[in-house]
This record gives sequence, C-alpha cells and structure tokens, in this order.
Amino acid sequence: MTDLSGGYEGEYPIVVEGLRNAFGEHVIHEDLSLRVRKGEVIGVVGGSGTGKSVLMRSIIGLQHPTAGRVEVLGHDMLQPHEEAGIDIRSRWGVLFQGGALFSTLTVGENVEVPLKQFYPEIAPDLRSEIARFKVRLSGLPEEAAYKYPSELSGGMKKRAGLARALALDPELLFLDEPTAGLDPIGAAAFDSLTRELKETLGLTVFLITHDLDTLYAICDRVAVIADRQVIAVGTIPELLALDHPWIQEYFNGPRGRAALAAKGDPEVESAMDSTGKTGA
Ligand SMILES: Nc1ncnc2c1ncn2[C@@H]1O[C@H](COP(=O)(O)OP(=O)(O)OP(=O)(O)O)[C@@H](O)[C@H]1O
Repeated sequence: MTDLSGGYEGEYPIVVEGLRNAFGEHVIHEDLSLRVRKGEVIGVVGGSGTGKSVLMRSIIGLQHPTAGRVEVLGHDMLQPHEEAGIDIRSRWGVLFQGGALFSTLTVGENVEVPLKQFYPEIAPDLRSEIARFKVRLSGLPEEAAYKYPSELSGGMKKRAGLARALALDPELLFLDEPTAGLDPIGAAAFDSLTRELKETLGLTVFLITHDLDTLYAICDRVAVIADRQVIAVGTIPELLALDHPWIQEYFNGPRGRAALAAKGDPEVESAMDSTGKTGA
C-alpha cells in the first residue's frame, strides 16, 4: 500500500494488516493493509465488488478473514470470543446500506436497541429520553422518534439509522454508502451533518462511498481499493498525482471534474491540471 501522506505520529484506532478474505475460490482481499488515523474522515472507494463492505465487516468482526491482523481501538478483532471483544462493539456505531432499521419498531425504539443491549441497567424513561436526543442530533424532528421506518422518506431513514449508530456515544462511526439513493440536496445535507458530528463529537469516520461530492466535501483522506488491496491512501491531490488508471479515471473523469467544479478547491484543481488530462 502507498501511504501518500506521511508525517503522522498520532494514534490509529483502526489497523488492518495483511488481510485476506475469500469466499470459496473467490479471493476478495489479499495482503490488504490500512491504517485509519484518529479523528479523520477516511473515504473508502473502489469499483463495485472490490470488497469495501467486506473490509468494513472484517473490521467490525462480522466477517472472519482467512489471514491477517485487524486491530480496533487497541483490541485484536480476530479474538471475538474474548470478553473485551464484546465491550469493544459498544465503542462504534454502524450505518449499514439501506439503514437496516427494524421495521416493527419505531425510530425511537430502534435507537433504544443498542442501549438495551449494552446498558440494560438504564431505566426505560431515561433510555427513551436518550433515544429522542439522538434522533434530534441526527437532524430529525423529535416526533420522528414515534414513527415507523415505513412512514419515513429515504433521507429520514438514513438519519434514523445514524441516530441508532450514535446511540452509544461511539468513538468510531462506520458509514456504508450513506448518501446512496438520496437526491443531491439530501446528500449534501447528510454530508454536512456527518462533518459536523465528526467535529463536535470527535469521531473517527470510516466512510464507504461512490459519491464523489461526498469525497470532496468531507473526507480528510481517501483509501482506494483495487486489485484486492488498498493500492493508495492519501488526500485527493495526493491521489491525483498517481498514474494509476482507475484513480485517474475516477477522480479525473467527467464526473470527478464536475464534483470538483461544485466544490471549487484550487489545490485539487491544480493537481488535476498537472496531470495534463482533460477528463473530457
Ligand atoms: N457472504 C458472502 N458470500 C459470498 N460472497 C460474498 C459475500 N459477501 C460478499 N461477497 C462477495 O464479495 C465481493 C465483494 O463484496 P462487497 O459487498 O464487499 O463489495 P463492494 O466493494 O462493497 O461493492 P459495492 O460497491 O457494489 O457495494 C463481491 O463479489 C460479493 O459478491
């Protein structure tokens, strides 16, 4: 892996080394490594089926790799039966693709699920108050806490999923394609919310996305998955300086340029120009 932005001496709440994942003969990851810095929003990109979700699932212990090391907040995730492995799950929140809300529970009750699971000693009144607070924190009106997922728009469902991901005041937030299916205004609003929450709550955010606008708007660094590995991780200008065909096509193609035009970042523009490609 090429880590393009060196000089960091802080903590790495997520460390993946030499990861291998395979389903039968189908090898998804081979010797994949990635270090996520404390307090960053790291965007994870790659073509469809390159294993972004499988990587996320390996980090949070839902997928058992066939080789490698996964360390989250100092805990070895490949020892899932340790007592510590159970506690560690309360220190992150996950927004799965599609929200993954329980359809028979209201939004508030959905948010209460992890609270009940990890803090059964919290009294029901307080638990419901915490849930309503998380609903508001996610940008929903408090009344949304009493609605069922089927009564919500796509954007509201994402926010409800986010409220549940934030239920336990996590240190890490995992977002799997949070803006997929949202209209551009809804997607931009969700991006701003993610950035705002990251700043105010001091979160480290692992964000899988295909959305170039999101990458430009809120990611500190981007990790690119191709050829079964993280082939590079860095800021967008750093990635643009690489001559990898997928990276150039992705960031310097027409959609990449349109996303940049919307953002208007002179540093990235000059990196694009220095590649000498028009992207047209
Ligand atoms: N449980 C599973 N059993 C068998 N194959 C799986 C399983 N989960 C994922 N895969 C395969 O692993 C590959 C990577 O899947 P993954 O969902 O991680 O891709 P992705 O990069 O997130 O794709 P997309 O951008 O389309 O969401 C795919 O070929 C998928 O079919």
